[in-house]
Amino acid sequence: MNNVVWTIAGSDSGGGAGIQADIKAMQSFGVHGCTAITALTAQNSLGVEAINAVSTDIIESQLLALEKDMKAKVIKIGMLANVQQIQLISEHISHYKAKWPVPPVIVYDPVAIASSGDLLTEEDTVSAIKECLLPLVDVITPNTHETQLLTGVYLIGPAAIKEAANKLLSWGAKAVVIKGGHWDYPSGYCIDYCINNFTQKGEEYWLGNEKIQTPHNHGTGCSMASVIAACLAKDYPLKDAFILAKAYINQGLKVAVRYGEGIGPVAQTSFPTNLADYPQVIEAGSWLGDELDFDVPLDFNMAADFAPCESKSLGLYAVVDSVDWLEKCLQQGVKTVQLRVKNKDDAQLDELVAKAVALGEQYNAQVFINDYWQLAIKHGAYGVHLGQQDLENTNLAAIKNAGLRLGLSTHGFYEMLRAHNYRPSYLAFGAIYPTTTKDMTGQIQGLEKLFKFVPLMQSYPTVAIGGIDLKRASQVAKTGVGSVAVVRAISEADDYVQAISALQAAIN
Ligand SMILES: Cc1ncc(COP(=O)(O)OP(=O)(O)O)c(N)n1
Ligand SMILES: Cc1ncsc1CCOP(=O)(O)O
Ligand SMILES: [Mg+2]
Repeated sequence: MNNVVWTIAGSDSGGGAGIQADIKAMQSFGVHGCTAITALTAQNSLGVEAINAVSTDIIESQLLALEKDMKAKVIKIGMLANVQQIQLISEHISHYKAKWPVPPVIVYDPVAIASSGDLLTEEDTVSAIKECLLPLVDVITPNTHETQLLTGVYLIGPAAIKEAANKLLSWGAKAVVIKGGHWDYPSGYCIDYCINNFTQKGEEYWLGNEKIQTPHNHGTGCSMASVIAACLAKDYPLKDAFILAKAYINQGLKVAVRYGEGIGPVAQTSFPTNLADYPQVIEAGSWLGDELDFDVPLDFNMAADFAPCESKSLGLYAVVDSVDWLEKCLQQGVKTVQLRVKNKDDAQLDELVAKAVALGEQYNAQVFINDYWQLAIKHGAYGVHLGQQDLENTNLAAIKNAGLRLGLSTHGFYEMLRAHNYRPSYLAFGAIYPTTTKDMTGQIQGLEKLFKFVPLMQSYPTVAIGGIDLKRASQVAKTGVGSVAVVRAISEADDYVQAISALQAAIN
């Protein structure tokens, strides 16, 4: 895997922002940072004393040396001091995009104003940025000042944030992350926005958390963009990179200290492992969603805090597509089973769900019904399992009021935090490995991420699903996950009775 990330940015002699912050933040996320320095700023914690732009020849020599031997998977661009630098960098990026076997992803943090309020770039750079650089940029990460400077849109509320982001998209950026650290809307909160046309056309995300009260926030913008760059280099989807960058900054702000007389830098820490540092995914129906005037879908009925499961450890979880298989698993002592049937008509479904619920009661087991939440309520099932897309058109309040448990699918950090808004009865993480049971293209998580998900969500019963067989089951269980869900490991086993008992043993 190519874990090389370049940062093309200015040096901050105070060590808190610029190249210095970039390298430290990248290190925290396990990628190798290389540098091409565009300016030598003379700064300390009180402000910027001098900006010494590096000549384009010297910048070019750094880029040529790196290109020969250490091509980047992601290039993060920060402070560019003048129009000549913007032109030079744009020419080089065009060349990389056209000629490299794997074109680099470009993250541009349009550093224009230091947190001290000092302007870091010559004023005529805006049109060069728009014309030369933005069409080459995959993700641009301005703060609210920089957004206003680039777009001329005054950011008075969420509609203005979207308008400004759309302008940046129309000038060629493929995705826009607007960092809300300097915004105070709603008051006391820090709200960040992302619109993604880079990998998922038109997806929008809003993240929010209470503002962390510290003056020591120097370098937050550079660090946030660097974490996004590092996470993209590690193949995280943009929405997960966005979440992790926010969590990293929150974690760093909480322990930031001063080293001089003035503003200290955000602390450079490590991969965020404390749920309290993660932002909220803001959605319709939540308090922050209302504050931001989100439209609530017609059929949506928000609810949270679903009935708990009896135990935090659901053990072997058999996901089956017939009542026949459901009964076979129950007979072998499996205590958590899901009826997951697709493409059946309503009359058949009603009967299947009724039988599944009755069998669950007979064997004193937890039977979850996938998708058909109305039928699950009608027949008094133990619980319902839903995917993220189901959330918008489900009457969650009806499930909760009927006392049914709710299990939710999640694929990555963003979806995990979104699911957390509903305080479901359990959380499923998938797909851990490639599977042929369902198309999970682009959603394979792997064990390394599962090791991060489980402790973050330790207050829930957790379930791992996707491509788990007998050989993998014990490694999966070592992550601390409370349950292992399988389809083919049972349904395609030569001897399902033996397979169930071997899986039970491997998990325990
Ligand atoms: C335990 C468990 N985890 C995840 C899933 C996937 O559910 P969903 O996202 O609703 O997708 P479909 O199963 O409906 O294709 C699951 N079924 N069970
Ligand atoms: C339904 C589902 N959701 C995520 S992966 C998956 C399929 C798991 O099937 P298998 O255990 O056969 O890989
Ligand atoms: Mg489903």
